[in-house]
Amino acid sequence: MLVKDCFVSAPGKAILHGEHAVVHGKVALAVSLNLRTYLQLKATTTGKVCINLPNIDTFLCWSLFDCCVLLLITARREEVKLLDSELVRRLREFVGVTNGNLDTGNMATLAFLYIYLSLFGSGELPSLTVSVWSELPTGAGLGSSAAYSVCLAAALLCASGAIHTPLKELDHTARWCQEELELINSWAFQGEMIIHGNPSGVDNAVGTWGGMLRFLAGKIIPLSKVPLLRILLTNTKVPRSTKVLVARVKDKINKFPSIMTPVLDSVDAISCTCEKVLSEMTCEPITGEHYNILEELIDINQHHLNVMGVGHPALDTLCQVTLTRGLHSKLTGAGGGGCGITLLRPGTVDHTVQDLRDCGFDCWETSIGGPGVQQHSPSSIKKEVLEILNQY
Ligand SMILES: Nc1ncnc2c1ncn2[C@@H]1O[C@H](COP(=O)(O)OP(=O)(O)O)[C@@H](O)[C@H]1O
Ligand SMILES: C[C@@](O)(CCOP(=O)(O)O)CC(=O)O
Ligand SMILES: [Mg+2]
Repeated sequence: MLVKDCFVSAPGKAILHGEHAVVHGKVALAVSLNLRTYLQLKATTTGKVCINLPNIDTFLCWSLFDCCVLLLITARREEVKLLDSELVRRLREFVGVTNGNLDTGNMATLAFLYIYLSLFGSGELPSLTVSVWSELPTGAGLGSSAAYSVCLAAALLCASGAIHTPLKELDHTARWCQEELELINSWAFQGEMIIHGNPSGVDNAVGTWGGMLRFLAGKIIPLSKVPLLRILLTNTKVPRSTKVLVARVKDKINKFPSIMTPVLDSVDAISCTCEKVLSEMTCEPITGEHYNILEELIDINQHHLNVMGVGHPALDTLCQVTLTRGLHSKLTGAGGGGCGITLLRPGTVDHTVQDLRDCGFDCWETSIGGPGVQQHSPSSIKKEVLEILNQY
């Protein structure tokens, strides 16, 4: 079976408010970033399926014959709400994961093989190579796992013929229709389930649709009218795993339900208040008071996240350093290290970036609200990204 080559990309995200609480049915507000993950799928005639994941130093190949053994127990799956636990068990064995502690490479490999085998399960397995390169830091709270899963889902669904390849001759980029985006999103969610254990689905939704979203219990509402916010992203470079942190918060909620439930409710109220303020900022003149409220919400939420047990001394440093310049910060994503966001007021001359770099952090101002998953013509991909992907 010969499949069509394709290039796809998906954006990372920043959660403004609602990380962790969103896993427990509360509102989250999230935006796409201008940092993307790119995937190239190439048809081959080697009789092998290969992945090249240079960001995490993982380069693997399997013969289609070996993969077919796994297929004996795998039926093609149309139902994508739940993971096929038997397939996951077999894949763990196949990949050689002996304990529950999945490392970076294993998680990415399992997510790939799971989607590949599920989508091609009932027919002939195609010989192909998938190479992925991301501008996002991996495992730092900016949704790299979701961008990776969205790219896998889009490219493999195209290759399987389950969705069409939207790019026409002379197009640079193209997107899918709503129904196809929903299918991409649901398969990306499967990838996230493998990587996160218990994802809310907000990250893969932003990776799929882009823009700013309100997310509540699987319901995705795009926020079309949002003010132009300036956001500083800081990576403390402290490594952490979303899976471990999500499990930690769950344990805490189970241990102290009456203490933690009000905290989650308060985060929900913060997201709703933030949404209201953002909407007001689009229909009335923006005042200092709008920014005062947004900043207070950031501070309160950061305290809540510390209460949930997902803070880190490096994140405390970020908050203190920015506050000395009058700016307010909170962690974003799963916390425990990784990245934080700082709200910049318009026209702020920023010495904060140097202060943060002096702490050893990476720091950059980002533009938010970029497009969701896209198919690309090779000429529309940045030269430096193309050079990396073309090595494989
Ligand atoms: N570019 C990539 N290439 C391969 N795997 C990736 C890539 N980006 C993310 N991943 C997978 O996602 C995992 C990180 O996910 P996670 O802990 O949720 O952090 P993040 O906040 O970046 O989403 C990595 O360990 C890896 O398995
Ligand atoms: C903590 C959480 O709310 C966001 C995790 O984001 P990230 O993987 O740290 O980028 C988990 C989730 O929503 O699935
Ligand atoms: Mg993630």
